[in-house]
Amino acid sequence: MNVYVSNIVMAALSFPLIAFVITIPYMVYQYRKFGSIPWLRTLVVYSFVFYLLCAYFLVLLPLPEDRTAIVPYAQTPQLVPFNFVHEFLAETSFSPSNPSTWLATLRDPYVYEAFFNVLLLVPLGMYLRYYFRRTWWQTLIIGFLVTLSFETTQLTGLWGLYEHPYRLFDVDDLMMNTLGAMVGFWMVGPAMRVLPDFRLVNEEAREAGMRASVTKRALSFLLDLLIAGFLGMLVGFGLAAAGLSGQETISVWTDRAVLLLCFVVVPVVTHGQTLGQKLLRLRIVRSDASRAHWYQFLARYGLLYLMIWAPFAALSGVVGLDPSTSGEMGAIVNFAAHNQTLLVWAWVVLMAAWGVSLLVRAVRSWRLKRPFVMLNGLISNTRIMTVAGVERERERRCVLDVADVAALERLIADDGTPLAELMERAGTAVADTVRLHVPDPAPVVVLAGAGNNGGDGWVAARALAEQDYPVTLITSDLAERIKAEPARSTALDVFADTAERDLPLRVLIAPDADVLIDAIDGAEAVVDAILGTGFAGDEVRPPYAAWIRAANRRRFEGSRGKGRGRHRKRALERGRHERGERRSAPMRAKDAPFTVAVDVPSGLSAQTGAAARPCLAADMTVTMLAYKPGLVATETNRWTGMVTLARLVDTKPYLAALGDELEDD
Ligand SMILES: NC(=O)C1=CN([C@@H]2O[C@H](COP(=O)(O)OP(=O)(O)OC[C@H]3O[C@@H](n4cnc5c(N)ncnc54)[C@H](OP(=O)(O)O)[C@@H]3O)[C@@H](O)[C@H]2O)[C@@H](O)CC1
Ligand SMILES: [K+]
Repeated sequence: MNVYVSNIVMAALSFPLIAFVITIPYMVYQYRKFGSIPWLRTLVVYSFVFYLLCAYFLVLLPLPEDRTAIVPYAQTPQLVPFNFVHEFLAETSFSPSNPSTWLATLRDPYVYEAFFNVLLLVPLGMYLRYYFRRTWWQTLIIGFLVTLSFETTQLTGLWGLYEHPYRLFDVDDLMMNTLGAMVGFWMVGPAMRVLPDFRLVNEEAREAGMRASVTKRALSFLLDLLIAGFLGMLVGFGLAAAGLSGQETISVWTDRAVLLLCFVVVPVVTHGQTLGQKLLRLRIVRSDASRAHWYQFLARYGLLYLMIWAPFAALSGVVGLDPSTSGEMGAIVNFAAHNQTLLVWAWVVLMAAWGVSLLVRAVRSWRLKRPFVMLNGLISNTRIMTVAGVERERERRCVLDVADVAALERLIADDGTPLAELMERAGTAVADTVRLHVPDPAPVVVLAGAGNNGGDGWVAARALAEQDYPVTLITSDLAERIKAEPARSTALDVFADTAERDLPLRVLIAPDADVLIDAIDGAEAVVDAILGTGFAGDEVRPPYAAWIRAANRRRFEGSRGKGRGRHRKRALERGRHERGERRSAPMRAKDAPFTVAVDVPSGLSAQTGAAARPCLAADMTVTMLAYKPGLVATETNRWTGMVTLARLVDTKPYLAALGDELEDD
């Protein structure tokens, strides 16, 4: 028993070292893959590393005294399955019919060793299922391979480090360990219903990763300093080889050249990325996310260099250091040494001003939830953004009027990609968004209007049903009575497909209020494909108004079955959120379904951003081809939620053509 404890203590003692070594690579990997690092993931990953460390120490320690030691019992592998049961029965007085022998059994080495062998891989099975999302048979194989690696390490005396096996290779261990992995797999199953789903955690991390957080920027800077330091060292060796190592001025200037290379030349070549930033997918851009010029990189990092070194150099002058000892900033130090009182004051004032500006910028970034801006960034008019963030910012700047989107659509169709194909891609993009947020098949309601926006809804419904999501599509009319094309042919196609392939998709035509509310109540996701860019007016006509009200009610007040309290009744009476009369956005109910709007939330004017009565409130809007003016106004995000763009095609060439066309007009 003591051996187990001391091995775990050993693991605990060596863990900080391992954690220290893996932290930077871990952070780089996470930032590259997800863009941000949720604490939950760090907790899981580091606890997993700690567990592996414990497991290996338990299996491999203690080591024999010396390389040639022969441990007698370990020399012949034990290959008889269930040998421990026979041995146990032979050696103890255990009798199933005699309860007084049961307690002693628990203290029997055969029993508790078997128990510990099972226990050893229980956490592995849990991690494999919960975090690594392995199936039972994958867990079985991995569990077996891990235990095989334990046993072979023992059999080969740490892969030849010791001349003889120092622990017994035992098939029973293989079986008990593997069983442990499976026990862990089954045990974690029920817990997974309450544990956070890592697919959603990843999705949130990706979203948060759009921002260039202070930690991410600091890490990229640290990486750059490490790279510069390494290059500086190489140059130092070169200088030494050339017999120039003793010369102070040369080394000062080569150091500066290395910094210039890393922080100015490299960004010029890569259009705004130092090597550290490239690694973490960051980019230096102008404050409007456009490409920065070479002199801005120079200003940004030149200022930083001065901001780091000048105060120290000046201070050392002020406090009367000998200018000749302070090396590279000698001139400043010299000047400072001769104008002490003046400089003390100038220094204090500057530092105070800098401190105040730092505070102001920190408070501003905290209150406005904007990234912190460094002083050198402010002066050089540059900032660091994530590559994805730059992309999104640029997309958001390319806003097309609704009429231009229609023109763009025609250009694309003339070029050989028909509207039906665009609709197919649009609907698939919406279905993908739903699947990202509701990863396991769960009931989905698609509200489909009679225009082409509804057509996108039909495609999304089929795509989800193909992935086993039980879908209820709500439509105001029979598919054949839809007037808009290609919505009509698409809907007919989906309808036929559903019957033919027996997809889990049911279509409700103009359902009454109760049926509608029941369907929405049971949904984990709602797709709003009622009205898109073709919507006009400040009032939504029936039946769509009722659909929007039902979706909003579910979103803000939970399902009908829940919370029938006084509070809820009052909220229903007021119903103000539906009429858009509330000043602040109402709270989303905890159990609200994930609501995604196709192209634009129904009731919101894509052109002006004005919300009609009622207007659907979505968690996310997937807009097609380009952002529309109504989606980028900040006041509209209470209806749109987060907006993402589904490009559908590479629009660049068409946008250029469209630009020419617009200019001609
Ligand atoms: N751009 C692209 O590349 C692509 C565009 N695609 C998709 O097409 C969508 C545009 O389709 P669209 O032009 O058919 O219009 P849409 O939004 O379905 O609305 C028309 C319906 O709204 C109704 N309606 C109007 N006002 C109303 C009111 N006040 N109250 C009630 N109803 C009202 C109107 O009824 P009506 O006036 O005819 O009685 C008609 O039935 C676009 O948003 C995108 O999702 C993708 O498929 C492919 C790529
Ligand atoms: K919509």
